[in-house]
Amino acid sequence: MPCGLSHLVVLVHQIGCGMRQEAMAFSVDYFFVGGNWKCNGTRESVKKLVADLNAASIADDVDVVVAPPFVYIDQVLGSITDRIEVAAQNCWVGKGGAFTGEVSAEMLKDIGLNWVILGHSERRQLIGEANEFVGMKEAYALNNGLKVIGCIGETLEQREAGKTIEVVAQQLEAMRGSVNAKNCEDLARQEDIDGFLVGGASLIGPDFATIVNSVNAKKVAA
Ligand SMILES: O=C[C@H](O)COP(=O)(O)O
Repeated sequence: MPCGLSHLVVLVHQIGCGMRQEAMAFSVDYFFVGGNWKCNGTRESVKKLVADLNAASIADDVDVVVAPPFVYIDQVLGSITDRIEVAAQNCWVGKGGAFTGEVSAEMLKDIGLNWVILGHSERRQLIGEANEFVGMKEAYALNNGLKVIGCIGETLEQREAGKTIEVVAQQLEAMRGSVNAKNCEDLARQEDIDGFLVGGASLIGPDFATIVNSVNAKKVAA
């Protein structure tokens, strides 16, 4: 799905049916893999994961971004290879202030982050983030110098036309569930798949490296 903004990476996800996944869609010749660690990890497990990623061989022409939980971002920034960028999993909709528990875009920039994930399906479903709110977050983050990994679902038009299930089913059929080290090459070869936002498999260094390097399967197929 063309986004028209060089700093906005658009992901597609489905909400409903108890299932969700993100698949990246670009209009340009580009491959990107994001590792969303979600609410997982300890200092020790993060240390091991970063060591595994630092030791991994990563193909040249793929951008890699990992998103640790907030409390481990500084640890990751201080230890991960320059080859891999770091993202936050969320940020506040505007400037900081009396917003207990929130983290502002300015704070992310201040600690050296350039990326943030916004509108993830889990935040839409579990936290109740609405489209407009997510849109305001994205605009604020972009205006404050962050690159945004924006997650979106089916369109309002498709939903109003009663096509949500059809669209979700087609997307699931194309993706066959979460991306992992076993299915990543098949998925990467698909013409309309140009990258992944990886959840569970991003917590296993060698598996994440295999997914990152699935760009090679795409090049062979091209
Ligand atoms: O952020 C990643 C997506 O929610 C997919 O997660 P998963 O790969 O664990 O299914």
